Amino acid sequence: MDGSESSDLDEPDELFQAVDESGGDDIFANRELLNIDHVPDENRIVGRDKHITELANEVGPVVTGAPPNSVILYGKTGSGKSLVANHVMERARKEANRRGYRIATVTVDCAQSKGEADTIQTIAESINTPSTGVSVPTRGISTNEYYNRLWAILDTEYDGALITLDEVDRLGDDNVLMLLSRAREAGKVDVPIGIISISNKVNFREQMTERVKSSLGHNEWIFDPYDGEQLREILENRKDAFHDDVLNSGVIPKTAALAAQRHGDARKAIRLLRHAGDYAKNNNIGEVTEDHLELAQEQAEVERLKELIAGLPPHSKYVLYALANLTNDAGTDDVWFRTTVIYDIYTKVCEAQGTDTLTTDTIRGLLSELAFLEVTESNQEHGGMGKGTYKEHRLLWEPSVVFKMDPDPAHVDTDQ
Ligand SMILES: Nc1ncnc2c1ncn2[C@@H]1O[C@H](COP(=O)(O)OP(=O)(O)OP(=O)(O)O)[C@@H](O)[C@H]1O
Repeated sequence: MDGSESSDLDEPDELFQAVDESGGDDIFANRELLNIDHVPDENRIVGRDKHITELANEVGPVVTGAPPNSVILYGKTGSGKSLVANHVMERARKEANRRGYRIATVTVDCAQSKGEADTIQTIAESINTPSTGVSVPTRGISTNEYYNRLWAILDTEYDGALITLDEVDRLGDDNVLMLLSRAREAGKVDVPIGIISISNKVNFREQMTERVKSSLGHNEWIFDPYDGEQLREILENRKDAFHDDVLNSGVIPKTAALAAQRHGDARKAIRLLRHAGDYAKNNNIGEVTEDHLELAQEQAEVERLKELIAGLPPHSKYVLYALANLTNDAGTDDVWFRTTVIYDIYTKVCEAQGTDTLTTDTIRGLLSELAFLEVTESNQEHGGMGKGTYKEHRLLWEPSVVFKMDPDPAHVDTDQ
């Protein structure tokens, strides 16, 4: 060892002074446990035993290579639909394996998919193995050819398949559902296929055509939002995310109570707990207490929203203010407003801000951008006989968070 190395050992570098034996983090022992994508162990799925058993009963035959039933799972976001579907699929795959059958399991997020060919490409690619000898390029072949390759992969490699279509209402095309669910009947493939469709639009069924309804089957279940006790248990199971003695005993019950009161969404409850930890960490508080739970939440959300809309024109914010005022005055966050109604309030916001209004068409465009960023959600509605179609929009954020983006919030009167 030369002289310079020994002096390396002697002198601590103040640049890294804050990094202690815990990796520099005095709050979190394993923050990963509070990540949104973290999938809990199978014995930590809270309150969904009945749905797990029911789903297993419907898709169960596939573990012997027999045809499974298709199922639709409805429920608001964060109610455990994807978790239950993935959990049951994975157990079915293992059980089939144990019995000497191979089943393909795959989940497609239809919101991310760019149409029919892309959806089928995603499915085929994710279940493909080198031994099939089939290639699944990302482009350059027809939709029909993607189906042919999917059937070839299934026939050479598998005895059955379970396909979960998450956010199925975003497919925008019945063909995928029709062709997948009828493939065996139509003689395209020998392998039985079960489809688990997931939607957070509880009225989705009414929008489906008769053809799709009958191909999806009639098994449908609603996942209720979680209650305070279930959320408490879900959060308790992730307590290991924190160092011992850092989390005050009232934090989890309060987080669960707030989340149950507002939405019953497990994902949001977990996120709230994480924000509280981040708040304590960033402010060097050394412990997580109930007091800064709300503060942490709001601060984190305001920052996130600001970041999200940072790239948009300034009037996007005024449109957002209009929607926040409307939502706030409606007293519930599950309420939709037509473009024209939003435009009226937007003009009032502009007046309050001392700025000229943009045209309705421009505002329509801004609303689409906001929906793309998932700040709002848009729906095409049918006005009924002779009334044509129109768009409705909903705010996906708390109005209070929207207002806090500026020190001087734009409250306007929404009476028209
Ligand atoms: N019962 C539960 N037990 C433990 N953790 C849960 C439970 N339900 C949900 N979670 C957690 O919340 C996350 C979100 O749940 P999930 O993705 O299943 O919701 P979802 O109903 O499919 O909603 P979305 O439509 O938004 O995808 C899960 O990844 C998991 O971390």
